Amino acid sequence: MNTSEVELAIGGMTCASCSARIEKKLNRLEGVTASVNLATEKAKVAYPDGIEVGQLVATVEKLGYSAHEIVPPPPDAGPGDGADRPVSTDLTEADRLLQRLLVSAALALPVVVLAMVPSFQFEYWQWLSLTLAAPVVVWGGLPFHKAALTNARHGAATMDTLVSLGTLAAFGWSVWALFLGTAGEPGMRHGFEFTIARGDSSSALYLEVAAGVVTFILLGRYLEARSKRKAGAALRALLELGAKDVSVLGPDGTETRVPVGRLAVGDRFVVRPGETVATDGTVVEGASAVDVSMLTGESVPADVTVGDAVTGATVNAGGRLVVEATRVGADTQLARMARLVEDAQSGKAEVQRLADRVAAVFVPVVIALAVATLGFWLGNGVGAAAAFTAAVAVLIIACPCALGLATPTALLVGTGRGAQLGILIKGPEVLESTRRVDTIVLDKTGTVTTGRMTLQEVYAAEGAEEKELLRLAGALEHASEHPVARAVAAGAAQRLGLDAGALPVPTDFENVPGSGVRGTVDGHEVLAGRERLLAQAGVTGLAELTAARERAEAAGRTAVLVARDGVACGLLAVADTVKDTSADAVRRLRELGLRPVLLTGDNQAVAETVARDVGIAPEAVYAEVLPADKADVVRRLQGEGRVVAMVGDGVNDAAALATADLGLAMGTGTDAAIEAGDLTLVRGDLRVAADAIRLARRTLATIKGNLCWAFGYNVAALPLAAAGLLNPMIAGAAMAFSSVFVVTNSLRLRSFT
Ligand SMILES: Nc1ncnc2c1ncn2[C@@H]1O[C@H](COP(=O)(O)OP(=O)(O)OP(=O)(O)O)[C@@H](O)[C@H]1O
Repeated sequence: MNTSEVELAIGGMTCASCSARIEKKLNRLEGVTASVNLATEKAKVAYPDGIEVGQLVATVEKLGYSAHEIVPPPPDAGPGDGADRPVSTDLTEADRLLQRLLVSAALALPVVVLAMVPSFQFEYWQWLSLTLAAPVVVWGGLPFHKAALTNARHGAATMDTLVSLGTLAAFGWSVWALFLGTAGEPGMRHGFEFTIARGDSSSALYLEVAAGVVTFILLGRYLEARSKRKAGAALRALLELGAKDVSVLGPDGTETRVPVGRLAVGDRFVVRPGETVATDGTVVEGASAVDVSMLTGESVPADVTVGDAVTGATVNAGGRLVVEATRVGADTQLARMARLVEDAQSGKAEVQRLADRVAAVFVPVVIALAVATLGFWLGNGVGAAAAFTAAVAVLIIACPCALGLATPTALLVGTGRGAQLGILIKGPEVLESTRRVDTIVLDKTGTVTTGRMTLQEVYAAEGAEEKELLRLAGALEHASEHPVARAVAAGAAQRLGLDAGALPVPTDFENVPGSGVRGTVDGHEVLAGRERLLAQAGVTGLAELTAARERAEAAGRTAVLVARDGVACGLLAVADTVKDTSADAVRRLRELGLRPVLLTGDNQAVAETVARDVGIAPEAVYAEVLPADKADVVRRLQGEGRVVAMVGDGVNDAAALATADLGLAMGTGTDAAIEAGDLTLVRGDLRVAADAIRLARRTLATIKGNLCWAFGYNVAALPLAAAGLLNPMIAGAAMAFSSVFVVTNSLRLRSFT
């Protein structure tokens, strides 16, 4: 059966029990799996053939919430288009809440003051209080009453039900006491107590409770809406980075300005100084420095020249460039990054699923508890007023909304902050793994070292000619993408005074992973690579190269041995440089309690030199490991009881990245690496690996802190309320504070450095 996926924007959710209810209803449809996120106000739904999106929308609407399909941007649209998506309408929601809040606060303040300070209570004060409190409870609390009513029609109860019930009960009681009891008599006095009032129930007034609770909860909702918007800001900012239009260069050299969405692969476009690069491409003309900080957090501009790749959304800081588009629309790196972040944000941690389930049964339980509280105190003869106060306090205090916000807000802020720093976290499950890892395997080439090798030395065997050696090896390696190969090809061409493209094109080319290359050049059968490769092919004269090879390796270089028609003819030594940030990175990883291990296909001598340079112990070096065996090394470490993280560039280590408990894919992200990795590090700086682990751990700690607070708070406050030790208005304030605390706590992740 085919399944499709759709994202719905959901409106009107107020707490975890709302999202849990929508999720439950959707999942009840045959073959549907849905996940509803309270913080992003989105539902991700997978549905089978035979079910229409309209049906999903109708299901949500029947529950009393709004829903509409989020249509992804068409594939030919530029990355900037994503910004139009209804990420959230919180601004207007926050504005509306603010209006209600300000009016309610202005009216409620005198009501609360009058109730609390008996000396202000003039002869008919209680009637003024009623006049002021009525609009607060009825109009200010309208969103709660409306939601409660919709819920009630479907036989459901949410946090709005609690607030609505609580405030209406307090208000209704007061009206009764004023009109039918003794509270309306002139000269009535009334004090304020933190705990339940014991006394004549027919004169008890709860106007300040009703108005105060509505105001506090509006305040909580308003702060929450505002912070949720802030939390999503990082992703929105990312999506808005893209250029809106672009100067396309026609074949006749004329420039036409078109919207980015019209750009196609192969188009050439001009990027002036200060302009944003429209899409991913290759520089075909000009040289400049490009500011990539918005994507990677790297502050030093990168120099680019003809042949270099540039990424859409980066800013040209120097001269004029002409770029040929290589990727457009949804394929660009920016679009991919945004997708990755969005997916991560809408995921749900295991622990949050539990919280959602608890929230769903919470409300009915609380209502039952409130009724039980009322019954208990009535039965104990403390008077109707006291019994009533305790029951109202129970209703108000028990909101599970902090619970529903605990994970999504932290995830939203954590992943958003990560994106700013060039750290892309795949999903909430990744956070769990970062906590447990104790070993970090570092791939050498491209991770610890720059991976940009250069040809250092050429040694021609007796009877062989250096020029011929360079020509054969250079031509053969030009066909390979391996960093060693590129160094050999570029170095050989340079020494021959040629353009690398002018070297002969080999035939029967074959790449032997982890060993070298073979093929036919100028009619000669040529082999280039490790000694093992040549030996296995039965090459003669290898012994003559041994001294040169040992010398090169002792100097920390990688030796590429070359054979022509079965006879060894020389050796080329290439060298890589250790990134200057690697040693610092290794120290930071150690500080996080991780044991660094170096893994490479290169020879032992080179590996040990690099290890020494960055501070890795020689016994933690695994050298001469074939690409296919890298995953085995990871498995072996896991077999020793270690929880392993692995950092690699995905070039020859994708399997190892996937095998590791935590895979960190480094570099601007080949698709293979992004697929295999749990964390993608956009910047080629190993220190970011340490930051990523720290950020992920911090995010997890924030989630746990939030959940702990939200649970602990309800668990501790409920008995207090039931025991009549909590004034309902204080309960309202505390409840609002609890949500605000959770959101603010999550927002602290924004300052992570
Ligand atoms: N195209 C090639 N030409 C020459 N030698 C090669 C080539 N490809 C691989 N080799 C040899 O095989 C060795 C192992 O290669 P491999 O790709 O497994 O790892 P590596 O380049 O050393 O990087 P890493 O540290 O990521 O393992 C290289 O060090 C080099 O000696």
